[in-house]
Amino acid sequence: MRQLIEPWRHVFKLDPDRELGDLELEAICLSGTDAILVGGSTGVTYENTIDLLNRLRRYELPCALEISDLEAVVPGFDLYMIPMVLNTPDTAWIIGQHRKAIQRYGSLIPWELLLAEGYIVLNGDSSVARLTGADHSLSAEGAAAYAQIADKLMQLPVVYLEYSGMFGDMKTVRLVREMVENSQLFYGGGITGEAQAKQVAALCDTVVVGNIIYQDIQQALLTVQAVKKTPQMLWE
Ligand SMILES: CC(C)=CCC/C(C)=C/CC/C(C)=C/CC/C(C)=C/CC/C(C)=C/CC/C(C)=C/CC/C(C)=C/COP(=O)(O)OP(=O)(O)O
Ligand SMILES: O=P(O)(O)OC[C@@H](O)CO
Ligand SMILES: [Mg+2]
Repeated sequence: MRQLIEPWRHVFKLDPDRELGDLELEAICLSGTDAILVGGSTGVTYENTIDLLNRLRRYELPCALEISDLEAVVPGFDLYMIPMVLNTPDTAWIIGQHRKAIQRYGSLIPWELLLAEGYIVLNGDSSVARLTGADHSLSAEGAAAYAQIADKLMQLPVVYLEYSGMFGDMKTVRLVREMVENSQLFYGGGITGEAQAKQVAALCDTVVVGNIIYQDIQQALLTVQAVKKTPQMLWE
C-alpha cells in the first residue's frame, strides 16, 4: 500500500459530516488531485461515510478512509489510514481504540489495505486536539523528536503534521522535514490558497487540503496545480 500513496503530492480531505453538492464534488474529483481522503474528527458515522463513498465511486480517483471512529468503519475503500496520535498522554488515541478495533473486526481486517500514520497534532484550537488532549504546545525540536520516533523507531509509513484549521509554523515543518527520512511526510492544516500550498509543497511529500473546500471551492481547486508545479526541496 505504500506504493499506492507514494505518488500522492496533493490530496483533498472530505469530511462526511459536511455537505458538498454534486457539482462541487465533481470539480474536486476532476481537479487533478491525486486522491481523496475521507475523514473528520467529529460527527463521522457509518451512514454519512458510506453515502460519501458511494458518491465518490462515480470517479476513478483512489479513495482512502482515515478511521477516526470505530462505528464508522466502512468496507469498500481502496485503503484504510489509521491515525496514531503520538503527542497525546491518552493511550486511547495511540493504541487503545486500535486494540478495540482489532478485537472487534478480528479476521475480517484486510491488513494489506491498512497504513499507520504517526500523527503530530499542533493546533490546540482544533477538534482533534481537544478530542485527544494532544500536547500541542511543542517547540519545533519537540515536534521533530516525535517525527523521529515515527520515522526511525516505529518506522511508520506516514508522518502526519496536523494543523487542522490553522496554517502551520514553517520553521517546525522545515525541521521535521530535515529529520524524516523514510516515512512519507503529510502536512494538513489551514491551506486556503496557492501561496500556502506552494510553501508546504516545497517541504512535504503530500499536501492535504480540507476545510477551504467548504468555504471557497475556487481557492481549494487552485491548490492542486500550485502543489503539482512546486518541486520539493532536496534534503541531504
Ligand atoms: C471488512 C472491513 C473493511 C473491515 C475493516 C477493518 C478495519 C479497517 C479495521 C480497523 C482497524 C483499526 C486498527 C482501526 C483503528 C480504530 C480507531 C478508531 C483508531 C483511533 C484513531 C484516532 C487516533 C482518532 C482520533 C482523531 C483523529 C486523529 C482523526 C483523524 C482525522 C482528522 C484529524 C481530522 C481532522 O478533523 P477536522 O474535521 O479537520 O477537524 P475540524 O473539525 O477542526 O475541521
Ligand atoms: O481542514 P484543513 O485545515 O485544511 O486541514 C486539513 C487536514 O489535515 C485536517 O486533517
Ligand atoms: Mg475538517
